[in-house]
Amino acid sequence: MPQHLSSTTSNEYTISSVVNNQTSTANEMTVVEYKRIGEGAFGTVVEAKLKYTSHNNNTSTITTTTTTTTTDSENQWLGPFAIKRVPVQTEYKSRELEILREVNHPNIVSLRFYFEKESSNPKDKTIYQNLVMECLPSNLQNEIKYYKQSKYTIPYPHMKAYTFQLARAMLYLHGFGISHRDIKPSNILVDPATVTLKICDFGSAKKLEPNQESVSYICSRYYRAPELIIGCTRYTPKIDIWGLGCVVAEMFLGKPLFQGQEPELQLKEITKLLGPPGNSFFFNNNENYRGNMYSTKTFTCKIDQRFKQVFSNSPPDAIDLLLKILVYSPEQRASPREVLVHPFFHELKSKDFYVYPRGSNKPIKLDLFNFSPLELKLLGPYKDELLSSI
Ligand SMILES: Nc1ncnc2c1ncn2[C@@H]1O[C@H](COP(=O)(O)OP(=O)(O)OP(=O)(O)O)[C@@H](O)[C@H]1O
Repeated sequence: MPQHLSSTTSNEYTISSVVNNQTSTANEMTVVEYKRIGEGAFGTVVEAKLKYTSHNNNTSTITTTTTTTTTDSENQWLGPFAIKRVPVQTEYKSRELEILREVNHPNIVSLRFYFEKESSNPKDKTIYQNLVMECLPSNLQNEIKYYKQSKYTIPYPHMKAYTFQLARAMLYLHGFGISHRDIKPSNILVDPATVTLKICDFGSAKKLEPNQESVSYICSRYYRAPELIIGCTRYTPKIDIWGLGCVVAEMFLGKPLFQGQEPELQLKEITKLLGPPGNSFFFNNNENYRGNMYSTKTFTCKIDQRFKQVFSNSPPDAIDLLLKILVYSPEQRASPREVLVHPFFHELKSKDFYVYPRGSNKPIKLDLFNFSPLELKLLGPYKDELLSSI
C-alpha cells in the first residue's frame, strides 16, 4: 500500500529517473510529499515539492500557475505540485499519462514530471506510476459546498467564467477525439483567487475512434449521459457535454441534479426533468436495451416549463443553455462551440466584465478569449460570433 501521510508528517525520497514532460529529459530528483489532497478509486494524490539533486546540472525553466512560484535551478525546490500515484498494472487500462503528455491547454491540468516508484512498503512489490502535476487549491465540489454552507451559490459571474473555461477545455479535447469520460465537480480543479478552472483526472479518458466500441460502464453515476445508462457502446465525446450540463445545474442548485439511488434508477431521475425518452433514443443508442424505459410522463407541463420549475432561482439565459445541453439525443445535444457562443456568456465579452475573487474586494479581469490558432480552427464558423464585440 502507498504510504499514508498525516497532516504533520512528510515523506522524502530520491528518484534516479524523473522525466521532465516539457523536455523529455530524465534526472535524479528529491521529492518531499507533505500533504494528502485526494484519495480516489484508483490512486492517491499528495501535495509535494521536488528539486534536482545536487550533482544534476539542470537549468530548464518551470513555473507553476498557483500561489508559490519557484525558479528552476539547482538546489531550489520546485512546486507546489500534486502527485497522483496509481499502480502501473491493473486490469483497468489507464491512458492518463499518454493523454496528459499530448495535451496542452490553459483549462487542462498540466503534467510537469513523471516517474515510476515501487511502494515504500517492502512487502508490496507493486510499481506505482507518479504523475507530477501543477497543483490547484480547490475543486468545484468544494466550491459548491462552501457557498451552500452559507446558503449561497457560486456568484453568477464566476459560474459563467467557470462554465466557459470548461467548455473551452472540451472544445480542445474533443478536437483530438478525446473524451474525458468522468466529468464531475471533484474532477474540475479551480483557483478561487483567480477564477481559473482546469479539468483533472484523465484516468478514464480515451480517444474515441468512430465505429470503435468502448465500454459503457464509465463515468460517475449522477453525471452519466443517458446513452451510457442504457448501455450504448458507440458513444461520442458528447457524453462529456452531458456532464458539463449536470455540473452547471449543480452550481445553480447547490446539489447534484440527478441523484439516482441505484444505477438502474439514474434514468428515472432524468425523466423527472426531461420526460420519457422517445423510442428512437433506445433504437439509436442500444436496440438491445431491455431495462425499464420509464415511458410514463410524470409531469403535465412542457419541458421548458419543467426546467423553469426545477431551476426556479436561475436566470432565463442559464435555463436556455441547460435546455440545449440536457437533451437525450447526443446528436442534438449542444457541441462545445455551440455552448461557447451561447448568450449566457455574452457578459464575459464586455470590457467592463470583472470578477471579485472570493473574500476579496479587488476586482480582477479574466483572460478568457486568448484562443490559440488550433482553438480558432476548431471554432470554425463560430469564431466570428465568439470574437465579435470584445
Ligand atoms: N493537480 C491537482 N491539484 C490539486 N488537486 C488535485 C489535482 N489532481 C487531483 N487533485 C485532487 O485529488 C482528487 C483525486 O484525484 P483524481 O480524481 O485524479 O484521482 P482518482 O483516483 O481518479 O479519483 P476518483 O476516483 O475520485 O475520480 C481530485 O478530486 C482533486 O480534488
